[in-house]
Amino acid sequence: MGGKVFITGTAGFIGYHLAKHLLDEGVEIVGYDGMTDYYDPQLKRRRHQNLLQNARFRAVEAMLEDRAAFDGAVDALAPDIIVHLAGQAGVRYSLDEPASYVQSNLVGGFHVLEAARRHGVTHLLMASTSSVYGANEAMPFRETDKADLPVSFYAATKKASEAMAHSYAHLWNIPTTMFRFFTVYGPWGRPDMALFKFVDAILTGRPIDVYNQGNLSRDFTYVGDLVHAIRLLIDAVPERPASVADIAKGDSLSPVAPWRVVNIGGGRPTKLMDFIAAVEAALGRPAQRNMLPMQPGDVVDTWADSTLLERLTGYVPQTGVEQGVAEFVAWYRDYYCC
Ligand SMILES: O=C(O)[C@H]1O[C@H](OP(=O)(O)OP(=O)(O)OC[C@H]2O[C@@H](n3ccc(=O)[nH]c3=O)[C@H](O)[C@@H]2O)[C@H](O)[C@@H](O)[C@H]1O
Repeated sequence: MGGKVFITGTAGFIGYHLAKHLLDEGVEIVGYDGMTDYYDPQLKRRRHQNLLQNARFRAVEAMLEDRAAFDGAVDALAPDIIVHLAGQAGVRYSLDEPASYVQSNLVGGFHVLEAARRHGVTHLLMASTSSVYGANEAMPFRETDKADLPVSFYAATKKASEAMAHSYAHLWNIPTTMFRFFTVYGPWGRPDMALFKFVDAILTGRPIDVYNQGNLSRDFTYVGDLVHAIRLLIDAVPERPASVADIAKGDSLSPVAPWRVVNIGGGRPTKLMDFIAAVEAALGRPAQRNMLPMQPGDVVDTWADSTLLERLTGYVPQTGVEQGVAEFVAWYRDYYCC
């Protein structure tokens, strides 16, 4: 892969794995990350330290909403490609700290769009989320479905980012791909997410919290599969169609912009109780369950239609939860020595 790549969120879970993958391919990367204390910053520092072992990686640690710092970092590289993965994540935290989502996802996202415009990048790729499907009930979720009913503020800011990016793609002809990620998990995963919380609780003899009495399902996506899909999508640059008739059925490509949104899911939904069983199997220990009601902001089920991803890249994610959870547990035991 040629060109200079600027990635935001390289000290975060997904950005770290993507940067590692591209560095192994020989790509030069500038990684930008705010190192916020939303979860243990030590884990973020360790991710950056690992990336810095590679001489082709350079790190800039500053907030997205710090316009001067952000512009300085991007302009110093003058990137060909921007992959924007930084932001305030987490569904349930957005009920407590909505302002953080405005700053990172809306103000920060705007700064990314401005940078993409200024540098006339050949491809802008940005993270969105399965949460934008909100209260939709038709399964699996298709990119061409209407997704106008967010049930968390987190999802609302991500949907807004998709719309903001569309306007920039239309006005300034910026080829843009928005990823809708589905509950990504794996080694170096986020401490605020279910898998990390479950493993931590079981190993320290605490009960796990099980929301909605366990009646939930997710299209859990293994991070290795996700990174593989992102890598292939970097080469699938959207082109503004000459007419609506040029848009293939099921393609989310805009009729008026080089912009599309692509689901990246694991391939099949897994019931939360089956996911917990996979955690117990990988640890060789039973969990004590603290059964709780549905949490505000949560969606009940997610399931990605992966047809568009497969059409664009030829790739279908493969890793099942038994294998993926075992990979996480192996990393966790090694990292935390337990
Ligand atoms: O794809 C997304 O759109 C989102 O994925 C992720 O959200 P979620 O799907 O909620 O992931 P995650 O916390 O792993 O909970 C998994 C399941 O366990 C349940 N859950 C969770 C925690 C807990 O203590 N107990 C519990 O039952 C919980 O109710 C859920 O059913 C990202 O955080 C988010 O940034 C966003 O990208």
